Amino acid sequence: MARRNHLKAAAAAAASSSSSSSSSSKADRSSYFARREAAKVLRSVLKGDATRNAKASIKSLVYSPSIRNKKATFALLCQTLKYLPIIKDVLSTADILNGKWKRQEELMYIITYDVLFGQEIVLVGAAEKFLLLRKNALETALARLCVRQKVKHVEDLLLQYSQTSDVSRPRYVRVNTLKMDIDQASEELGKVCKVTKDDVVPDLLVLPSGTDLHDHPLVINGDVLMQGKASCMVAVALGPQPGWEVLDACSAPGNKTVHIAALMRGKGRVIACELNKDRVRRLEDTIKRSGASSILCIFVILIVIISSIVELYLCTILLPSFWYYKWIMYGEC
Ligand SMILES: C[S@@+](CC[C@H](N)C(=O)[O-])C[C@H]1O[C@@H](n2cnc3c(N)ncnc32)[C@H](O)[C@@H]1O
Repeated sequence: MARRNHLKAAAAAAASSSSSSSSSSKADRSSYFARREAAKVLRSVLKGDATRNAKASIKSLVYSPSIRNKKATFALLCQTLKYLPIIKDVLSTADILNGKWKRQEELMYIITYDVLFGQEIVLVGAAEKFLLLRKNALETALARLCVRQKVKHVEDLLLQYSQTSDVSRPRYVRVNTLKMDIDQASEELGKVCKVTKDDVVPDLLVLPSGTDLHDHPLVINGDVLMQGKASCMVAVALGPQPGWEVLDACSAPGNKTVHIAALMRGKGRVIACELNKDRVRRLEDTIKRSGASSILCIFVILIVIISSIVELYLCTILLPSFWYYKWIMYGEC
């Protein structure tokens, strides 16, 4: 959900400008500085990690007086940290960093995040120019990584990295209780590995570290989902009851959306919004495989707001009429 937060925060800084060109150059400048500020904090974070002597939390580093654009810097930093193992592998596979840029590796990590997963960046700054000119090499390296790890989507790659970064970490699968009960799933998966029930999330099964279930029929059919424990805790913490109406504002790929629908035992309604057209397809696929029939999937068309006056006008009068919505009905509804 926070993937484009830094863009929004940067754009917000420029929103008061009256002309669209000065607005965009202000946003570009704001993003430029946010990237440098995030790199500075990232350096302290990584140094603290390496020496196991962290001086301060990420939040207190970002909220120190020396950081001007705190919101954008924090969002960008969190996203870069999330993708960091992938970014490091991509940069090493692409082998594009020479001595000069290696010395600024934190900035390289931040810009690589933006180039591959974040906002469109313009040619501001020598480091941005250097990486943008090598965008193809970065994308090729990322595609190779996906092939090597036998995954199709970056989210799956992320999941794999998060599960393999610590060899002692178990793997998790959430049982889709709309299609299968927990004991049944446990018995079925018990044929390929040791399975225990999680003590916090009731529909979560814990598997040994390194278990690969990507091609398992239960995963392919949507009977179980490869979903991390932290992600599963969100819906459990919400505790939705059958008959509730729940709004999932940023849904794709939809793991939490279908988890909520399952906790509501398919009764009530989950309204799932997503603004990225390609990710809407992913969301629809997750919903279809889950067998949930009570999810309303809304594709929010992104409107580029040119000035604050137009923004106000669009938000209050036009925006609702730009929503394209459709019921996703699989099975009975
Ligand atoms: C981190 S993902 C959400 C993951 C999801 N909740 C899950 O558990 O599977 C964030 C998603 O929110 C979408 N998004 C960001 N801003 C949005 C907005 N204003 N309206 C709708 N969707 C948005 C992004 O396109 C992205 O697909």
